[in-house]
Amino acid sequence: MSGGLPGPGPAAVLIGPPGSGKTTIGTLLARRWSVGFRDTDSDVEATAGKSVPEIFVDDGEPRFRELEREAVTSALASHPGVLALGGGAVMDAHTQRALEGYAAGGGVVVFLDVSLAVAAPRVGFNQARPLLVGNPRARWAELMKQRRPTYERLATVHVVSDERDPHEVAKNVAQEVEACRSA
Ligand SMILES: Nc1ncnc2c1ncn2[C@@H]1O[C@H](COP(=O)(O)OP(=O)(O)O)[C@@H](O)[C@H]1O
Ligand SMILES: O=C(O)C1=C[C@@H](OP(=O)(O)O)[C@@H](O)[C@H](O)C1
Ligand SMILES: [Mg+2]
Repeated sequence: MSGGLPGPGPAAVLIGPPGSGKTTIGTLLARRWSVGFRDTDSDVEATAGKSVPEIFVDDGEPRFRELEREAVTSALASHPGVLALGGGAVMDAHTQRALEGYAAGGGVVVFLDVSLAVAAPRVGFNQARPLLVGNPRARWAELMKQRRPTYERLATVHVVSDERDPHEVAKNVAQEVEACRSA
């Protein structure tokens, strides 16, 4: 792979709102670099033995955030490939410090940005994202308003995924990350 880190940390970490394509683009990026892919939502589901919506219903959002914080901490310390976070993970203070440390050590945090008009049909009305249930468009807009400053502050690079083929977005992210590495 070009652009890899010498240490044990991830080759790149993807942050951004639901529907920006963190899981999709992260998978393509990992394939492109021939490295592993991890997604904190999958790690949380594996630990809990149930889906994200089930955790929200059975155990509540605070428990989900606790499991998510542990998943982020563990992956930042040991996963050498591409790491996608859940959209709300960056709002945790411990996760913010961990991402700042990762970036200070040469890691690249990618903010995958997307507009409401493009994200809304992507996340749709499916039940997979419990925070968007009810009025997905309004909830998404509200969450993005709260979170955008944090996404921007933590990001090393910013890539817009609107109206673009996922392979094109993955190629663009790869180029941006590789440029950071060689800078
Ligand atoms: N660049 C893209 N163009 C079209 N559809 C996309 C793109 N990126 C993601 N999608 C689709 O949008 C949905 C949400 O993508 P996902 O990767 O789960 O986003 P996130 O992990 O950021 O919530 C999926 O159905 C995915 O196939
Ligand atoms: O925005 C959020 O708070 C969430 C985003 C989801 O991940 P994606 O951003 O991958 O959809 C998932 O972690 C959970 O439903 C909560
Ligand atoms: Mg995802």
